[in-house]
Amino acid sequence: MNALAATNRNFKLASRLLGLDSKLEKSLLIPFREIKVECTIPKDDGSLVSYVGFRVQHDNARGPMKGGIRYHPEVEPDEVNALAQLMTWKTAVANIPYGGAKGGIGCNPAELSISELERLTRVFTQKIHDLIGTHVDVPAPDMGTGPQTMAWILDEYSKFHGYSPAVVTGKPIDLGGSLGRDAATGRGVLFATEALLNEYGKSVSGQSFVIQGFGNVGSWAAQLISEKGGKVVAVSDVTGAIKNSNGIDIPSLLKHSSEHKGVKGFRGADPIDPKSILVEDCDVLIPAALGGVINKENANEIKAKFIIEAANHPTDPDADEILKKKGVVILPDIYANSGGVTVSYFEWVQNIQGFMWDEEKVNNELKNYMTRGFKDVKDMCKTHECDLRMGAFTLAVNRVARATVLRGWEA
Ligand SMILES: NC(=O)C1=CN([C@@H]2O[C@H](COP(=O)(O)OP(=O)(O)OC[C@H]3O[C@@H](n4cnc5c(N)ncnc54)[C@H](OP(=O)(O)O)[C@@H]3O)[C@@H](O)[C@H]2O)C=CC1
Ligand SMILES: O=C(O)CCC(=O)C(=O)O
Repeated sequence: MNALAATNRNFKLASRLLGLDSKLEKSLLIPFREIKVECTIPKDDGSLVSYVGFRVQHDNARGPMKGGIRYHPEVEPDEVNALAQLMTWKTAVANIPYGGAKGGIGCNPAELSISELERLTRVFTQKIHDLIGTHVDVPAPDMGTGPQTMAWILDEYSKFHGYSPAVVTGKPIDLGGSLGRDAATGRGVLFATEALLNEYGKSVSGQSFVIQGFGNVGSWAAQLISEKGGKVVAVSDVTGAIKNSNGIDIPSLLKHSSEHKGVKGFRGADPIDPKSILVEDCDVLIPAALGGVINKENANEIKAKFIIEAANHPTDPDADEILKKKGVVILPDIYANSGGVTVSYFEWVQNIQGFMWDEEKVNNELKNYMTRGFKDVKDMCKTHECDLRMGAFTLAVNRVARATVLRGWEA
């Protein structure tokens, strides 16, 4: 099932549990605006190359639309649509005053030079600048983008609209970025994992972890989990997969990965087949890379007792059913990885106030939001006698539906 069909399915299941009116259901499903732009840039060798860029703005009932921009070869309209919709539900689960959006460019950033990436980002911004804004739609980093990308968007946008730091989050600190945003998604994953394990009388310390993806989210999650005594036994990225059943030394792996641009070749672990990473022995599996990786092909082989969805939509609905029958507990993406957008919200608030918080305040507030979010999801699970994914979806859809009705329907 593709990402959009899977996301629509989860939304509809939640809508039925809530007994939503069919007109309201339809209006919540249809995106507010879908933007597709051609971005043509000169390459460093003088030749011209063209990439397709997307921004899908799904819903703004609860506030400005919010979500990352992804640079990846597999970016395509249905997936961007699904990711935008997931952002609407994620900001509602986190209870921050935003709607949802997502963007992306179908390109391989690893094959572009820094100056080509800068030109591409500036052309993309030129094409969408009149459709984003501090109180309209606020982009942020996702796969293949980071603080530097946000700095270029901020600079290009500001040429049209005057200096506007709050038009993007996940910026470099020197341009108004928030302390703690870089680590926020991984830190949120840690808080979410602690909240879930606590329900089962367990703690991070003493559990074994497998992590797919060692970029922003995966590497911070690995670092923070290992600092708390969790044993990270296997990790993968595009370069390969590695395993050490006694626990990988994460600070050494971080050093290796930054020096060699990947985990491959790390001496403190053995290489394994990257295809087996998700089915390695562990207590907790953390997918932190692409969507749809847990599916009916591998769900039966998964050994983990808990899955923490750090990536967006890593589990497709067929796998959800199989894993439920096996008794595997899944903490869904729209709660588990909401730490990133929550600290993006703190960054936006700091920019609007013109006042910078210290990192301790950011991390403490993030913990408050993640703890409250978990309780809110659990309460919905009790009310609707459902699993954590449906608990999170019913929580989110109910909040967005209430805002939509309160704002009124008249055209
Ligand atoms: N950044 C954020 O704040 C948030 C991100 N997310 C989600 O988390 C996930 C990861 O995002 P982020 O960490 O920001 O992205 P990054 O680009 O920083 O890292 C992505 C990681 O995934 C790896 N990867 C890509 N394809 C594969 C593959 N086929 N097998 C194994 N590893 C692979 C990359 O390897 P390599 O480095 O070798 O290319 C890299 O380690 C995405 O689903 C994203 O949507 C969710 C919430 C917030
Ligand atoms: O920080 C943000 O605004 C959005 C991050 C994001 O894209 C996500 O949570 O998937």
